[in-house]
Amino acid sequence: MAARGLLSKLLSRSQLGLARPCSPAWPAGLQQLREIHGTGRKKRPGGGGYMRTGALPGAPRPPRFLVTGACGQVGMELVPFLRARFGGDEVIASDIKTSSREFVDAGPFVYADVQDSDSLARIVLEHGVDYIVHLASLLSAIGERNPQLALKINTNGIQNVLELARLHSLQVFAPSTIAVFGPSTPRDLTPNTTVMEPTTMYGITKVHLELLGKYYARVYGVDFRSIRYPGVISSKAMPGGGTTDYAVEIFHDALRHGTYRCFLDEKQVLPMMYMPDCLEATVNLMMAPREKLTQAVYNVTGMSFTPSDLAAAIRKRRPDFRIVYEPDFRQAIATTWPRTIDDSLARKDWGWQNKYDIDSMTIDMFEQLQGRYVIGAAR
Ligand SMILES: NC(=O)c1ccc[n+]([C@@H]2O[C@H](COP(=O)([O-])OP(=O)(O)OC[C@H]3O[C@@H](n4cnc5c(N)ncnc54)[C@H](O)[C@@H]3O)[C@@H](O)[C@H]2O)c1
Ligand SMILES: C[C@@H](O)[C@H](N)C(=O)O
Repeated sequence: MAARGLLSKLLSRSQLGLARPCSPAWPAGLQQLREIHGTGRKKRPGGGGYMRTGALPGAPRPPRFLVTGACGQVGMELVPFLRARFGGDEVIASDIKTSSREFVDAGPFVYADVQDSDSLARIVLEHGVDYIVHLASLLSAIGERNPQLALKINTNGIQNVLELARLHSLQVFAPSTIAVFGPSTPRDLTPNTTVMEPTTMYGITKVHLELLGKYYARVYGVDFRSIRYPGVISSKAMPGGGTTDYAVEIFHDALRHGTYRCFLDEKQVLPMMYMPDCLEATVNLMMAPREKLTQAVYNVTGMSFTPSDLAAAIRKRRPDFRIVYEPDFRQAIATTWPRTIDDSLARKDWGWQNKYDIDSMTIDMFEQLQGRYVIGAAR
């Protein structure tokens, strides 16, 4: 493997016999992407980028994505979404764990710890990666349980990704979060540019991610883009240890048991977004013409509600649903975050529009999940 890694630094993919089948024509999404970004092989000022794997210089081929942390809540849906849009072979999923055999078998999958820059470099070079979609992270609640680990994974991960982007002229999409805001930030209609003094380790590492991404963009010309996701609600995978997880768990417990024990206060308003909107927003920003973007990092939101609002929306479909409130340490985190978000810049610059509100999201969550549980069986 070592010899092959060295060789890959000296020879092109096709010379090494690693060539993959080239699509005869670019799918529509790829064509658009190519027109916007070119083939991603331009040397950027200050960057390395003297050597690319993939096709020979000048030979057009679809861009290739590496998704880190792909087996998490967002990755489990973003990977198939990108594959449907850009081609199955063009999206390499990676993680340090596997979610399901089905997911791993569905397309290219490699083991990658984002703290290990050498193995990330090997994947980028051997697979001819153009874009890194950097999802790997420890979230707010799990991060407060182990702040040192969150600090290590979150900061090393983005540092390694941005260095690779600098050296190999890669584009980077790395989500940020509403957790970059803290108690000193205006909590209603929080603006895109405002005070960022988070009190969680997760929030601190995401401020680092944003600032470092902007630094690499300014100094090295790296195309770095980010969205501050609010709480993401989805049906395919369980969330990975955040403060907004209740808004997913509640649906599973409503269907399985008809009751839910909520770890946040019933009146705690938080911004949220349904996964289909999250996927659209992510790819729309990744594909937006660079000249239209006035920011590297955008606020985006879909809706804001309390646990009690969500319980009421669920009761429209399950009138017997019951909820009890037992706030724990996550409540203290939630009180430091915005209630509502001003995402007007995303709407203006790249046409962000959410499709789902609390009711349409609730209806769809029930539709997606009810086949999974025999309703009321566990009661
Ligand atoms: N889900 C949300 O509500 C939400 C909200 C705001 C921002 N985000 C951001 O979106 C991204 C994805 O979030 P998610 O909800 O899918 O998180 P998740 O916790 O569900 O998944 C994170 C994934 O990262 C992987 N990972 C952890 N350490 C790793 C390492 N050292 N190397 C490689 N992989 C590692 C985990 O195995 C996991 O599969 C994160 O950057 C997160 O901060 C998520
Ligand atoms: C908001 C977000 O970053 C994540 N869902 C968390 O609660 O940690």
